[in-house]
Amino acid sequence: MSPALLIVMGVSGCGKSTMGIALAKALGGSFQDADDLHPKSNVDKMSAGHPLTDADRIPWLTLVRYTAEQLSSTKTEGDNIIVIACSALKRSYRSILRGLSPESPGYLLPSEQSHSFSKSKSELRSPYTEESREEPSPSSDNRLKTYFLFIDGPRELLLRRMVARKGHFMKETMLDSQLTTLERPVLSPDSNEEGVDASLVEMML
Ligand SMILES: Nc1ncnc2c1ncn2[C@@H]1O[C@H](COP(=O)(O)OP(=O)(O)OP(=O)(O)O)[C@@H](O)[C@H]1O
Ligand SMILES: O=C(O)[C@H](O)[C@@H](O)[C@H](O)[C@H](O)CO
Repeated sequence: MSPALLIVMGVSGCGKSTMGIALAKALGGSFQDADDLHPKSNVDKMSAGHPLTDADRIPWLTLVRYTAEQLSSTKTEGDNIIVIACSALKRSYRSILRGLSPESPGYLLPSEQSHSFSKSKSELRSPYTEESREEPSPSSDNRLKTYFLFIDGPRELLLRRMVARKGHFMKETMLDSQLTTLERPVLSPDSNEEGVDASLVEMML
């Protein structure tokens, strides 16, 4: 069986790292925190209280996907899951994390980026239209199947957790920008939803 990638996503302080580590342990997979792949410039910017932009995040997200693919290529039999904790706040970011390139039909042009593309925006068939709100699947030739586990919750609870957490570069003053940037994934009718205030064990059920 080829490996799968599970990305635990959500805003800062929602519990991605805690959940990701626990899941990787329970499933016998490997864990990578996407925070550890940020360039120093991104960490410095967030530490100074400035939200990242698309231009800051896109090379980092590309590295996160690349790292997952590298990890998957070194997987052995019976060791089939890679868990990554990554904010993955926008749909376009999740496309990159699924391994879709800007040339792919599934890629949504990020609103703020100034990258140049070989095709004009109108030539790209984005599935993220009013008619089609489901997120795209990676192309069938993409070996690393990618799934997202979204942890959501009320601002007050997230804020309390960020305030209680000591020694982290991300201060609670950044929470509102995270929530503003967040584009919640569109859930399919058979998805399970569990709140951020559920215990870790409940969330893993
Ligand atoms: N299910 C939970 N119940 C209670 N506390 C939790 C739970 N999950 C995480 N926490 C606590 O909330 C805080 C934030 O958790 P964590 O660092 O895992 O979040 P995160 O989403 O990875 O944050 P960041 O992206 O900012 O690094 C930590 O102090 C953690 O111990
Ligand atoms: O996309 C982002 O803005 C970042 O990934 C942030 O979410 C932080 O890295 C993370 O939450 C650490 O606190």
